Amino acid sequence: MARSNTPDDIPGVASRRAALRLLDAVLRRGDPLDQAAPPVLRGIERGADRALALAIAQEALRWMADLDALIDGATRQILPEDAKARSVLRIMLAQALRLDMPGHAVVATGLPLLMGGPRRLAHGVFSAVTKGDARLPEAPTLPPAVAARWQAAWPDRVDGIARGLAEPPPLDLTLRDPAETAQWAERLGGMSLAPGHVRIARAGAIEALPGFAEGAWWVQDLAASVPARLLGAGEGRRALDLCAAPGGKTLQLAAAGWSVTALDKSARRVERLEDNLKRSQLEAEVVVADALKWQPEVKFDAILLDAPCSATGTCRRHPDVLHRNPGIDELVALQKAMLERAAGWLAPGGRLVYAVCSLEPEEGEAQAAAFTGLAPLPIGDDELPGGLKAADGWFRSDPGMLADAGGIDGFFAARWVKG
Ligand SMILES: C[S@@+](CC[C@H](N)C(=O)[O-])C[C@H]1O[C@@H](n2cnc3c(N)ncnc32)[C@H](O)[C@@H]1O
Repeated sequence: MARSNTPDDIPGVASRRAALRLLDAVLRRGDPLDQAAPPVLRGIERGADRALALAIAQEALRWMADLDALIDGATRQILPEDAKARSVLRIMLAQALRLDMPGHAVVATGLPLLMGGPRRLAHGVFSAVTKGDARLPEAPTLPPAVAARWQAAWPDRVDGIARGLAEPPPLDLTLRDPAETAQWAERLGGMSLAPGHVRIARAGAIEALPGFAEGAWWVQDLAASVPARLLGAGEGRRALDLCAAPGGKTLQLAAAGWSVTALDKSARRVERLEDNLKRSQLEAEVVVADALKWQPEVKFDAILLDAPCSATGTCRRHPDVLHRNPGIDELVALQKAMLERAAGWLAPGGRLVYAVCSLEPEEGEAQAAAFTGLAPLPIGDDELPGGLKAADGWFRSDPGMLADAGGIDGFFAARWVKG
C-alpha cells in the first residue's frame, strides 16, 4: 500500500520542525535548550540536520525581540505572542537573516509547518521582510525583563554585553598539560589567552578534533577556567569540588595535582563527569550526594563551590537563558546555604573559591559581600587571563569583555581563606 506523504517527507522539514519544537520547549515550558534537545533531535538521522535544528533555535532565541519587531512591522494585525505562525516566522527569519539560507529554501521548509494554518500570511510576512531593506541591529535587543535587570546592575556595561551576545562564541579548550599550550595552539590552529587555554573557531564535531580522544583537552569557556586557576597547584593536597558535574573544574584540579573529591547531586550528570575523567586519564573520588545533606569525613585544603545559578553569563552559547525565569531568589538562598556549609569543611589555611556563571549581582557580588564566615583572600590582576582586571578583589567577567579576541562568558568568583 502506498504511504501518503507527510510534510516531514519534504527534505529539510524535519529539522525545521525540530527547531520549532525546541523554541516551544523553551518559551512555553521553560525548559533549558540543552535538556530539550536530546529527545527532540533523536529522530533526526544526520548530524548536520541536528546541528542545523539547534542553530536555528539558538539564533531565533538570540534575536527574538528583533525578529518579532520585523514580524510586527509587516503584519496589519499583530500576531499573538504564542501564535504558531509567529514561531514559524521566527525560525524562518532566523535562517534567512542569521544563517544566510536562501529564501526559497526557507519558504519550502517553513510553510509546511503551518499545514492547515495561515500559510499565506506567513509567506507574505516573510517576503515583505526579506525583500525589503529590513536589517537586524548590530546587537540583539534584550528581552525586557533581562534588559531591566542588567541596565540596573551594569549601566555602563549593558550595551557591550548585548554586542557580545550578537554572535555564537568561539570554542575554548582547557589543556590537561599547560606546558603544551603553544604546541596545541599551533596544532589546532587556535590562539591562547592564558597558559593551558586554546581558543579555536567554532568547530563541527568536537570528537573529530586532534587531542579529543586521548583527553589532551576539554571544552571549557575561558571564564569557567578561572575559579580552579585561583586555587593554584595542589601538590597532592585535598580538594573538594562541590557541584562538580560535568566536571570541567574537577579535571582542572586533578590536572593541577590536587587529590580531588568531586560531588554532585545529579547521577546523570555525574556519569558525564566519569566519562570525562576516563577520557582525560585523570582521577577523582566521585560522590553522588546532596551538598546540603552530605558530611565529609575529612577537612579539605581547598574547596571549589561552583554553585547552581541562573547561568545568565552563558547567554552567548545558551541564548535560551534570556527567555527563562531564572528564579534568582531561590538560587540565592541555595547558594548561601552551600557556602556556609562548605566553609565549615576547610582545614586551617584552606582556601574556598565560590563561583557562578551568572550576570546577576545577587548571585555574585552581593552573595560574596554578605558572606562573613572566612577571611577574604583578594584575587590579583596577575591571576586572571587575557589581561582582565580584578574588581574589588573579585573576578567578574561579562560577554562584552575581550571583544577583539572573541569575547568571554559572564562569570563571578570570590576567594576566602580559613585562618
Ligand atoms: C554550575 S553546574 C556545575 C558545573 C561544574 N562545576 C563544571 O565545571 O563542569 C552546578 C551543578 O550543581 C549541581 N547541584 C545542584 N544542586 C545541588 C545540590 N544540592 N547538591 C549537589 N549538587 C547540586 C547540579 O547537578 C549541577 O551539576
